[in-house]
Amino acid sequence: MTKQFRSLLEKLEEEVMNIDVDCADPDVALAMPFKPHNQTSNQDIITGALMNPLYKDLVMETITKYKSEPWEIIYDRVAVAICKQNIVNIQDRVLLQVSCHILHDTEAVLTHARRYDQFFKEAGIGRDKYCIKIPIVGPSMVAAKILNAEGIRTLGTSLFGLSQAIAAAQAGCLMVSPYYNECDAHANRSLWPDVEDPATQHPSSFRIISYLQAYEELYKRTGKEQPKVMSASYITAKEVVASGEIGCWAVTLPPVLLKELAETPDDSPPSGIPKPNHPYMHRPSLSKRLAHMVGLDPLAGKEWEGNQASLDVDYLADGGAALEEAMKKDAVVLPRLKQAVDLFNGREDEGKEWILKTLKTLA
Ligand SMILES: O=C(CO)[C@@H](O)[C@H](O)[C@H](O)[C@H](O)COP(=O)(O)O
Repeated sequence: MTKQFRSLLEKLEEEVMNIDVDCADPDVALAMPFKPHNQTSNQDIITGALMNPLYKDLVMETITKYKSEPWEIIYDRVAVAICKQNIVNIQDRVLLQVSCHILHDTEAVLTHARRYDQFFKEAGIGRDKYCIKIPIVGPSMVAAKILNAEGIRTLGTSLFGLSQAIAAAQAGCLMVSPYYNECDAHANRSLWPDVEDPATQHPSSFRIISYLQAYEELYKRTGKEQPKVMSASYITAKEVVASGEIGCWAVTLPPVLLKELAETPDDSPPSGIPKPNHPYMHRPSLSKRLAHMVGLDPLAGKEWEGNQASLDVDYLADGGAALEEAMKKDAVVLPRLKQAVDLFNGREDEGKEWILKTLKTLA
């Protein structure tokens, strides 16, 4: 009997971690050999969809319907409509990100997230089917805490350091997204750690292990659910595999990597061990290969004295002041966050210009 083809993508989904799709195109989700759990997005993805001829009818219908509204309402309405057409292709949630222009204004983040909540409701998408992405800074996490308490679930994103990870837990985020690679590394490969064995050599593996350990410890201490780690921003398939090895709950992948992993045969025999059904309960201890990485941080810089961010600091007190301080002290968090914010704001601004130009043609 010939062996049935099993791809590496299927192996990862069946035995290692949840696979999510970092793209709003329904054809990408539909082409996968199983339904992805979540569909993530950001202003790069939404502006790309807005301008994509594939969505012309949907976009023009939405713009025409809301043409007397401000551009940002139209942008969000289009984003929700794009998510809506993909909701049947995924198992869990669609995600939209708040504007990165307003992250340091708690009230503005609340207003934007609640607007998404209203638009999702009007589109017939319940709170259990979407999640609001909020890049992690002090004031934005103060907003996330209020939103999570209201039942509007959030994902803390643009996560580059342990203090941000702990703050997202204190805000009650449902998920977090560490960026395995900094955003600029996609275009500028001199910034990319092109290592042989990403699980033990890529500097982000060390940091993600520290987030997972912190969440495991918080779960033990409090018994409360902690954010699930859905890692993002991959360049190669072996980085994805490494993220499974270090213990990520999920990864969100762009079309190119989904395709590559779906075309890669998995020759290993099925392990027979199903993937964990809870991110922090009964977590197996780290393998010998990884155990030495705990407490190390190749990104910390020469000045670092080996002290990691503390679980006992209230990072959200005083409008998120302690988080802002901790982020400043970290060698990489602020520059990497700036890359992400600049990327997302640049793409949001392009979306704005495109909507304003299109509105003129309707006048
Ligand atoms: O944060 C999440 C998911 O939560 C992602 O959508 C994330 O925004 C993207 O993976 C990163 O921005 C990287 O995007 P790209 O540079 O790979 O296009």
